[in-house]
Amino acid sequence: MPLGERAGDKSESRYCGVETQFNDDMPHVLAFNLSHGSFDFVVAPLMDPAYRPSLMQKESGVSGVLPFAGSDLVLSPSQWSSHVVGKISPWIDLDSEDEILRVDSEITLKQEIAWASHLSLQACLLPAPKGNSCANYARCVNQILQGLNSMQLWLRIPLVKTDNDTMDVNSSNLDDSWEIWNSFRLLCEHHSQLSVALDVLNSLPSANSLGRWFGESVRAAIISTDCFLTNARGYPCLSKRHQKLVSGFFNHSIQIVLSGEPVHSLPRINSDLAANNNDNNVDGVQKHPLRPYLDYVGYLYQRMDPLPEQERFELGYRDFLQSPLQPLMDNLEAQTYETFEKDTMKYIQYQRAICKALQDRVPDDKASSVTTVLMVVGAGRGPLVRASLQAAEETGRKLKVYAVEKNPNAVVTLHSLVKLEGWENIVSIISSDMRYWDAPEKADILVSELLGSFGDNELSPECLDGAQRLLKDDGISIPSSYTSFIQPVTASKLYNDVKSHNDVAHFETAYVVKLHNIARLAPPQPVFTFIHPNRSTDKSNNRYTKLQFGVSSDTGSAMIHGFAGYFDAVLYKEVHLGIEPSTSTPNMFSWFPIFFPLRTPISLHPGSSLEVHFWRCCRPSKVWYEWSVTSPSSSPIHNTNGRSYWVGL
Ligand SMILES: C[S@@+](CC[C@H](N)C(=O)[O-])C[C@H]1O[C@@H](n2cnc3c(N)ncnc32)[C@H](O)[C@@H]1O
Repeated sequence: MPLGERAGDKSESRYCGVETQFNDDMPHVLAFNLSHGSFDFVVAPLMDPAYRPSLMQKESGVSGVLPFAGSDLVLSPSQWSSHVVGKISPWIDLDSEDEILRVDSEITLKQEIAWASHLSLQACLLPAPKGNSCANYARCVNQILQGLNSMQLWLRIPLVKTDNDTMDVNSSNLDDSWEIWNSFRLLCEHHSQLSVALDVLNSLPSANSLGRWFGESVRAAIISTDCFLTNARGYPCLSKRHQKLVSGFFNHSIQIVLSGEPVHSLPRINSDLAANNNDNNVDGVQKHPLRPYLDYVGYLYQRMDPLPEQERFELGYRDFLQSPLQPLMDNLEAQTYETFEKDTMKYIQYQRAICKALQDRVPDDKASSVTTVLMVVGAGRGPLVRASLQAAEETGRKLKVYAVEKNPNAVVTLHSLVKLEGWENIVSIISSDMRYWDAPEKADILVSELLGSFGDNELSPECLDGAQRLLKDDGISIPSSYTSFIQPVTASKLYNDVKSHNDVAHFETAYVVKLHNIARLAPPQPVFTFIHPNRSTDKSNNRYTKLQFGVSSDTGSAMIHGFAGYFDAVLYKEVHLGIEPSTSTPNMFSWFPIFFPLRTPISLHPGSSLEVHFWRCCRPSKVWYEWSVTSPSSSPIHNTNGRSYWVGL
């Protein structure tokens, strides 16, 4: 049974598992934890913990039947795959100095994974690496990964990061467990079936350091009963920081697993009985010893704010890579226009900007005598024409509008709109590319919306440069400028999706994507700015920018899989529009961010800085970006000559 509903939100559910002891009666394990305990799945050992291959051979002389938890027949295939995560024997230590232990570990790991694959389990939990060195463990797991069915391997990693200046005796010589994960996954070449199960302990690292994990492939968070505090009524509860972390897990679809013995003696829960798992029968009601902990986790889930409608609508787009539009080379389809047109906020901002421009252009005392010539260039199906007419009405200014559109299909809609609305005397429709139209007169105001997620990536600069001759010398362009931004991110899911294509071209392409499971490692920085009209003598739209990013010391080291890209546009004076996170226009959904991947992810240590280069390159037929990193290590230059990704003119 999922953790209930999130404040009336039926669109998502979350599941909660429980870590169990070895028990060769698997039907009982399921009945007890699922039916009576209301957990959704168990993380259960598959093999007797006393088993050691070396002892077996010594004892019997031959290797006999392995001490697995019952035959595959004891549960149905769907029970095995939906309700059991295999817990690999925690004693295994593939990097031990003791060769017998090392060999036993490798044999056992392979036997257990083979058995779990045979059962079609969805995942197995691998024990945490024992020390700071994990090369042999990683080698063995990597071998397994090469031939594995679709099963996920969750590497257990304790959530530990001590400040460098405080030596925590409890954490042995482990300063930052992220380093172990990083080392392990680098050795396994970022294999997409290798992910993390975080062991949440009662003390938590800093918020920045925790944030890194949301860009990693974390599938589960194991919360020990030791993490729980006791509320005034004697029930388990979590500290504010743990609560926030658990909400983060819910938001990032990380499954919760409860683990450990009950540490709260509640009226109806006797912990002695509870430890015995089998017969927790109090007052004739069989109650799972961890039920109060599960109830609390369910309460945290249900207490979360409901997802705003827009977020709910965008759920299916989360971390889904899309190719950016080519609105100049291709003609947009009706459904694309329809999506744009629903974005009320975008048109509200344009209308505000047009109102201000009209008022600046024509003083109140001339409002009834002066007619402003306004051109909407790239009018689509007319929403900016409507916004312009509404602005004229709102400010009492007289307007003459030219709606210029190069997509003949959208022009059909424009004609019927003008007729339907009775705008024939005010609006002229021009079916032409704005760069080549010979206008009968010049415009006071040129309104356009040719912006991509990265601002200039849909060739607004090239189109508006071509249309600038339509504007009077003192005319106004709305937008008057736009700036792109980038920010380094951990985005292991996106990286693996790009990698799955097995070619360089996909790593040299920018994608539009609703970023979700990512960690933003430093604040965004501006990349390229374009100003309209461009009155400078330098008309080139080629650009080059070098940026330096640092990661704060309390974050710890982090992996950079690529760059999130955004834009901010100044429509007119203080009216702006954009998706740069710190200034983004609320409730606007026309643009998801853009993502520029890196062919090889780069680890960044605190104190070192990341040096990034971005180029915008133009030829008569196409525009493209190239990008590279030169510090802390050099990447290749991505997308040389626009060989993999470009926007056609
Ligand atoms: C992003 S859409 C915006 C459409 C509309 N203004 C809106 O807000 O819904 C850009 C529009 O500009 C048109 N467009 C792009 N480049 C153009 C050009 N050079 N000349 C004329 N129209 C162009 C496209 O066909 C498309 O209809």
